[in-house]
Amino acid sequence: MSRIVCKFGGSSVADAGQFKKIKAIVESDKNRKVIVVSAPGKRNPKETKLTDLLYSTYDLASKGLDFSTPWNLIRQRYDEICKDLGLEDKLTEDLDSLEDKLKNHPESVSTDFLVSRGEFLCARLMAKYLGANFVDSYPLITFDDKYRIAPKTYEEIAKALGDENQLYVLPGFYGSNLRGEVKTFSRGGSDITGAILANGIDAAKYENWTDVSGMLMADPRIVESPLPIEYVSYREIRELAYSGASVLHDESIAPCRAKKIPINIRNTNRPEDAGTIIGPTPENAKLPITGVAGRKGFSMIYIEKSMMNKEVGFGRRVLAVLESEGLSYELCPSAIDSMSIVVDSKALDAVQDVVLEDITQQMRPDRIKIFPGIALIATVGHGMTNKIGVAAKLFTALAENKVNVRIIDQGSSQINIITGVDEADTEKAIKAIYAAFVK
Ligand SMILES: Nc1ncnc2c1ncn2[C@@H]1O[C@H](COP(=O)(O)OP(=O)(O)O)[C@@H](O)[C@H]1O
Ligand SMILES: N[C@@H](CC(=O)OP(=O)(O)O)C(=O)O
Repeated sequence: MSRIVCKFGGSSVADAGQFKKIKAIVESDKNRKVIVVSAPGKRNPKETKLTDLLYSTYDLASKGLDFSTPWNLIRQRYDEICKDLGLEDKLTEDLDSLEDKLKNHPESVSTDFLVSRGEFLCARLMAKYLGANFVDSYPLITFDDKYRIAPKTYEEIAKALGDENQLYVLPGFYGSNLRGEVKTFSRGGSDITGAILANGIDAAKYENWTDVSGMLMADPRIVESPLPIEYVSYREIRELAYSGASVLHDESIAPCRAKKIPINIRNTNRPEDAGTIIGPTPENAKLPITGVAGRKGFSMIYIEKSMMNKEVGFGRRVLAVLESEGLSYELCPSAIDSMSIVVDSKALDAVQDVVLEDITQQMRPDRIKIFPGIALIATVGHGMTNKIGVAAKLFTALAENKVNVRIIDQGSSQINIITGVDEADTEKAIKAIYAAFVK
């Protein structure tokens, strides 16, 4: 129960200098025994993440096009890391064989397999550099056909990482499906790998090392110098992470929460900073809001029908249409004669015509329309519970900044107010809400 799982994100493994910082961090606490790494990220804002280069390579190779531009950048990046650290590795052999397959048998390489090599190679180098055991995540983390983690995953992890005295390095971001193929998580998924490993070994703590000193009250790319968050609950962080606070993947909360494992977000470039602790619901919250985040890429299906509220099963039947097309929904605010369903725009695009036709035929609405280009802004905090005037303050701030509110949703838990706004107003809305609550 004393072991710590440390996940180092793309920014923390971007070059040899970052590898050295990781070594110092790992060696400074003997409990840091399980290390998860992402693929090298950007060294500067203009650079492309290695994972994105791998996606571009796949895209070109699968169409039989020349993929040398992104591929050579990938090779260069690994070569530089090896050279700068003086590491001997069979990296060139592996990359040559992959290149050969992409050129001559591209159909034998899946997207997920190719993209997973970013993490795989990085973890192998890191293991060598730290003098640790490399353990592949492929046989440990298994997804079922519904993209859920198969229960045997946790037993496999406990077995494979059973020796408490050993130092292990594993690649993040992927595992395998029931057919034995490599399967990746969604983007940013190395955070989830770390959380699953923490659960599997009953870790004392899950440290998530990145390039900011913890969670901030708003995205620092939108609000200038937002205040840091010292403590945030599992529930709050899940809402914030889901809504765009990209520092931690929202699916990485549940595995830690299930065993009450605290998550600590830390800065690889400033290891002396305490960062943010994520844990159970606090007794008292200092500020009414803990944070604000926003996410673009949603569409609203708006349905209007007179006397809708008297039609038993209306909502269920509409949602059944979405279910039959495999479309999940985010929010479903409704009134007596109308309902709106907010869905992911990309997921809707693929099935939009069928969904519109089926709802029209089955429900005979007076009006049905899709409004694309919606952003959801989440204002989150236990401090809002039972506090009078929070909503008034929030909507006044939006009105004063001329942000048109398209959707309002406050969950019964009262820890989250979601507003739907036009995508173009996302940054304005976040700045306005932050300024209203943090003086
Ligand atoms: N509320 C927030 N607090 C801190 N960082 C945030 C927040 N919202 C967005 N970010 C962004 O998340 C980035 C860290 O996440 P990410 O780029 O995935 O890091 P890593 O490469 O370490 O996985 C930060 O550099 C910051 O720009
Ligand atoms: N490399 C993957 C997985 C990941 O978690 O990366 P990062 O830790 O850099 O967010 C991605 O870019 O999605």
